[in-house]
Order: sequence, then C-alpha cells, then structure tokens
Amino acid sequence: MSDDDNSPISAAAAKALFAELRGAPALVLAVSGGPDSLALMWLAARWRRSLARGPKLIVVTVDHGLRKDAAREAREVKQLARSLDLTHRTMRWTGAKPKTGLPAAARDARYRLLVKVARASGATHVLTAHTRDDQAETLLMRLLRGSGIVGLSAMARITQRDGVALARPFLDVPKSQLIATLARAKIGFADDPTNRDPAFTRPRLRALLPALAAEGGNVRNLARLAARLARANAAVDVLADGAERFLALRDRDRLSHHAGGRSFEASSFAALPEEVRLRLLLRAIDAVGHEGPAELGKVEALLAVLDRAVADETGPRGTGHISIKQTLAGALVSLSRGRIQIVPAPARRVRGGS
Ligand SMILES: Nc1ncnc2c1ncn2[C@@H]1O[C@H](COP(=O)(O)OP(=O)(O)OP(=O)(O)O)[C@@H](O)[C@H]1O
Repeated sequence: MSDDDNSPISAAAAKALFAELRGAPALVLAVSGGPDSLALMWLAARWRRSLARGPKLIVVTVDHGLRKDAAREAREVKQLARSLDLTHRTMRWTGAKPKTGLPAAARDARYRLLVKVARASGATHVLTAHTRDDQAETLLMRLLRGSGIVGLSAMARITQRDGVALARPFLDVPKSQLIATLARAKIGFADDPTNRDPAFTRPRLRALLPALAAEGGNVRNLARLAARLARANAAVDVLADGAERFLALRDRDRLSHHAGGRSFEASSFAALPEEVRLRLLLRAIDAVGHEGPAELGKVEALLAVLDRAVADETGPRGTGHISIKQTLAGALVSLSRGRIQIVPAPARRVRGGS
C-alpha cells in the first residue's frame, strides 16, 4: 500500500478489520462528523448488515460546546446514522472548560463520555477512526519531544479504560482509502479548518510530512517504526515484570510491599539493566505517589542519583554513609542500609501558615 492508496475499502477488507469484534454484544462508534469517523460508521454499518447475528452499533457524537457548528454537525451525523439504521446519541461536555490544556481536557472528557455510553448500553468496545496517518503524526510528535520507547510505540490498537476497550481498527489504514470509501458511497463530509491551523502542533507537523516522504520517510515507514518499537516495548515490559518477581523472591522473608510502599534490595536492583531499573522505579513511584504519573526525565535523573549512591554504599570503597532521600510525584525514594524504599511522601505543608 502506498501513502496515497485511493482505493475504497472493500466489504471483504472491512470484514477482516472488524473480525475480532464480531462476537461483541454491542459497540460504540465514536463519530465526530469528520471523514475518518464517517467512513467508520458507513463501513461498520455495511459490515453489520452482512452478518446474520452481530453486535448492536451505537453511534455517539460528542459536542464539546467549543465550536458553534458542533451542534449542527452532530445533527448531520444523526441523520446519516438514521439513514443507515443505526442508533445515534449526542453527548454534551458540560463541565468547566480550563484556560490552559484545553485540547487535552476536551479529549479526556470525550473518552469519559464515550465510555459512559458504552457501559450504560452494554457495549464492550468504543471504536475510533484513528488512521495510519494519525499514527505517523503521533510518532513524529513524540520523536521531536525526545520521548522514550513507550511514547514512541505511539497508539496501541487496543487499550482499556474503565472496563471498556478502546479499539482503533483503522490504525494501519491510510486516510486516503477512507476518503475514497466516502467518495464511492457518495457521502459528503465537513472540512475541519482546525486540521490545517498552524497555531496547533499537529497541523504544523502534518505539513512536514510530504518533505519527509520525499526522503523516504513516508507515513507507512513511520507507522511501521511505531509498530516495531511497540513490539520491543512489550518485551522490555515482560522483562521488568520478571525483575519485579526476582526482587520480591530475594525478599521473601520480608514484606517488600509494606504500608503502601515498596522496597528493593539495592545490590540486586543494581545488577539489572538500566532500562529495567528505570521501569521498576517508575512503576513504584506511580504506584505509591499521589501526584499523577512521574515525568520520564525526572525519573531518569533520580535513577542516576540512586545508582551513584548504591555504588557508593555497596562498592569496595563504600563508606556505608551515603544515603539519599528525594521526593518525586508524591513518592519519597530513599536508600539506607542496602535497601531502596519508595513510600508515599508526607503531604506538603504550606509554610508560614498558622
Ligand atoms: N467530537 C467527537 N465525537 C465523537 N468522536 C470523536 C469526536 N472527536 C474525535 N472523535 C473520535 O476520535 C478519533 C480521533 O479524532 P482526533 O484525531 O480529532 O482526536 P484527537 O483530538 O487528536 O485525540 P486522540 O487522537 O487522542 O483521540 C476520530 O476518528 C473519532 O473516532
């Protein structure tokens, strides 16, 4: 498949894309009214009609209350859903809108509402129409930020949220094929001008893609890189699981997960590969901390300090006196007498209060 494969998706190809969803009782289709998700709705409806028994399809449009056209677009999706014999619901984001980080807050609200409908209607999955082009853009965005292997794995085909699976069946489908599918079905779609607005990072990166493709870095190659990194990431995660069990075995006579904290024997920890040490530290901090996920760069810096302190304590010239105590993301990490401890940090007090 080249980047601009302009062939519509056949019924047989769609059947393969949706194959593992066939046995689900019901599916929520997240449809914004943009071309990708309209194609999702149309292809899913055709697939469903071809089955004697199959999942109930529930189309959901989220109106974030941010653009004046949103309500009209939701009504248009409803009309098209009706013409395809599908149930449609519009969900409104009524919560307070933050001044900063609006896109992230809108996305979070959107997934919360989609999952809410899924749970209420017995749907096991929420389907979004992310394409291979979206995957390539996500990879590029994270590459430029210097993300680690987890971030560079980009989007997974399936993730879980509050007991509902978020599925992305088109993650390896070029957007051009979805557009071609709509053209063949004679379905018009709204052009969202924010997709080209250079005020946003994604459209600016999107504009770079043709130049990268001219050098061989096409969407297909970028998406393939993300898939390869996801494979490597899954392997490292299994190694980290094994290392966690190994450390727990070394400690079987003590309580290594005590009072809401974790602790490791420093010398065994030090023998693990750096990437595994990093993940164990990150997991422990995220598990006991109370300030949200820790930033990778900060965990890396803390690991460097910890490694040096462990080497000092356990090395041949070890003084046995160097120990550390540092907080990160609501977790207190310390080293003393050959043990690394990660416990919840004491609540911060406001100085000068009465
Ligand atoms: N308003 C909406 N209502 C319902 N579904 C939506 C809405 N907006 C987006 N979606 C779903 O999410 C998919 C991705 O949309 P888009 O690329 O605009 O999301 P995003 O803001 O980049 O966030 P993310 O990629 O993390 O979902 C769409 O194909 C569609 O399935």
